[in-house]
Amino acid sequence: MTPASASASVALRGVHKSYGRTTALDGIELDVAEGEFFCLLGPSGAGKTTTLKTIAGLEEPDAGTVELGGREMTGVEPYDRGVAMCFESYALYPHRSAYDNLASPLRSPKYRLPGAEARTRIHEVAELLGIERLLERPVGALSNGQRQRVALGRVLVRPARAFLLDEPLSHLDAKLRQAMRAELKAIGDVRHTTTLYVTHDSVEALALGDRIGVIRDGRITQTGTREEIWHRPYDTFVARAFGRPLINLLPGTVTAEGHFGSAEGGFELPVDVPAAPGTAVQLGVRPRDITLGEAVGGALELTGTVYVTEVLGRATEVTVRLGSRHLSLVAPRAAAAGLRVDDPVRLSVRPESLLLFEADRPERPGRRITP
Ligand SMILES: Nc1ncnc2c1ncn2[C@@H]1O[C@H](COP(=O)(O)OP(=O)(O)OP(=O)(O)O)[C@@H](O)[C@H]1O
Repeated sequence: MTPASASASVALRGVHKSYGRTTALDGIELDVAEGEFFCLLGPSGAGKTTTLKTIAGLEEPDAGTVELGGREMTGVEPYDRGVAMCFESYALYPHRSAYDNLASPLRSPKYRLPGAEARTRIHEVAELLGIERLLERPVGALSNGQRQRVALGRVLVRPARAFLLDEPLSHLDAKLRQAMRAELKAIGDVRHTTTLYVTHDSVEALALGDRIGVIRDGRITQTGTREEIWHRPYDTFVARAFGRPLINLLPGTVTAEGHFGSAEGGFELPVDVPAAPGTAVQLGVRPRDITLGEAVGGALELTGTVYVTEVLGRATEVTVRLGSRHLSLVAPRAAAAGLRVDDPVRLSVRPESLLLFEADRPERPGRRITP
């Protein structure tokens, strides 16, 4: 497809938005570079949709500013902002055909295209989304997943300076979702249009985002590449947001030697914790960073007993009991094949894959304290 409109950077500065007593956005700071594919990840109610609506001009911030292409958007009507937004609730015309729904944005005075060009564009987008066969059907007669693709097509068909996509794949089955993910990524790469993509699915965010922003309670906790977010999570909330099985987080205290000690787990690890002895901390280690067997070549060793095993396709998740704590690891199926409940096991972990965090507080997840 041809890039029909110059792509624009998107910036939010200190954006606040409340609905009555609910704070939806609590000082959002965001910079999305021109042409970037940026994923905004967060749980339900975190403020993702409100962020997109504010950029589109469908919501007015109570404070703060939105910039598109370096220009402040206060007072600029949604129609004049040049962004295309796809809602989770589709906003389609149910009695009209899928083709008509795709064509309608190209009939508006601003985006009107000559007939032949419009037809080519619609067919290109329909092919990309795998809905060519459905073009003559009324949208009301399509499945949720098919409707969702039409809605996405309606956004992609028209030239835009930025695409704002709100969970555009949420109604598709797993296989189609995966295929569409690859297509979407290709669209971004080909067209180089700035894309802000909202999801609560961390796998999707890792697969798609050039960069990812993690949002919680109306604030962006961390922005970074997938490597930064994975290896250097800002806090335990970000650490928990990525990776299945979940990261292990073991509470403990800093020992007199400055190491990590877990009274409940009945072990100490000779890693230097940058906090005073006696401080409550948490040790984070991802299940795939722990291996079964004795530690060699500078790795650290833990011993425990098998609590439960669960086959995950080609791998097995093994939950190991350490004192009164549990630790989960993912091992190749063959390595875990002979394990029975209560078998003693040795675990090995490389010191560089350990993360240390402050203890969680009721209102604030513990921040990372390792560099
Ligand atoms: N029009 C509105 N009136 C009142 N409260 C609203 C309105 N829109 C959003 N909110 C509230 O603002 C907060 C943020 O909502 P938002 O829809 O942005 O979250 P989200 O991260 O997109 O969630 P989800 O993933 O469930 O769509 C929520 O507490 C929500 O209930």
